[in-house]
Amino acid sequence: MTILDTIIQHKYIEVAKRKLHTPIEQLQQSLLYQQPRLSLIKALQQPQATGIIAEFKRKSPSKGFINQNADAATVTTGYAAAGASALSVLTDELFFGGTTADLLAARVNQIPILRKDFIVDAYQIEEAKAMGADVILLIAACLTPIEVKNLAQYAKQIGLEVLLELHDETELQHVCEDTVLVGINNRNLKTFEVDIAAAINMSQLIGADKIKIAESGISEKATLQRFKAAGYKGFLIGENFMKTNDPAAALQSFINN
Ligand SMILES: O=P(O)(O)OC[C@@H](O)[C@@H](O)c1c[nH]c2ccccc12
Repeated sequence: MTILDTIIQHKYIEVAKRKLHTPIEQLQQSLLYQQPRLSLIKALQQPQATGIIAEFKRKSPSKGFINQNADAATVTTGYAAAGASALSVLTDELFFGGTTADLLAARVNQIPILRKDFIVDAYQIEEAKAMGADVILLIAACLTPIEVKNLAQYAKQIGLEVLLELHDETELQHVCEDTVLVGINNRNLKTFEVDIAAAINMSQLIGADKIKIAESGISEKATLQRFKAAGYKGFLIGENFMKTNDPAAALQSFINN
């Protein structure tokens, strides 16, 4: 069993518990649920956009602790001020040390927010909306193409955008009409190996009607430039900033470099 299998197994149990505790109707009545959403699709199409989706991540199964005591409001407002086009906030608690409170804290910002979690059930999409997220992540490695299609349609219906994450060409059949944002994860979630060749090689296999996002393992401006040349509009970066004492300053100097 891979760590991804363990995460997904735990996710089903977690979601079942939360469903019993907080019915969907209650999520739908929350104040943030009623608020309008920001578009990541539009943000990445702005000509002046850096395209950087800056991530708030305390720890990960591959790296262990990265920045255990970081404050979500401080880091994300700093990211926004430094020029991030959007934010990504981990909400998985057990494996990534994230919380709903982190995403709620990030919501003070006026740029799109991706809820970074392992979504296996429409209930989590309702939760994402109730916590103020604009975009949800669907990971091909843990869903069937039919599940992606149904969950993407559900998200669209309630006004959220979807980022579909792929790693290799075996997952191309997960792409569907409602997945406009397609991310290529350079990290193989089954082995944790990172190879930026993943996004480079996959770029020409994704339709021109999609908005491509390169994910993971980006620590140099030159790498970002290579992805940009390959047609990528978005760049998801976490650890490179979070491993420093001042993630927002790290983003700032990355941009200025
Ligand atoms: O910290 P990095 O190497 O810059 O990677 C960020 C992001 O791509 C990574 O956190 C990620 C990509 N896909 C995921 C799925 C679940 C959890 C985390 C992720």
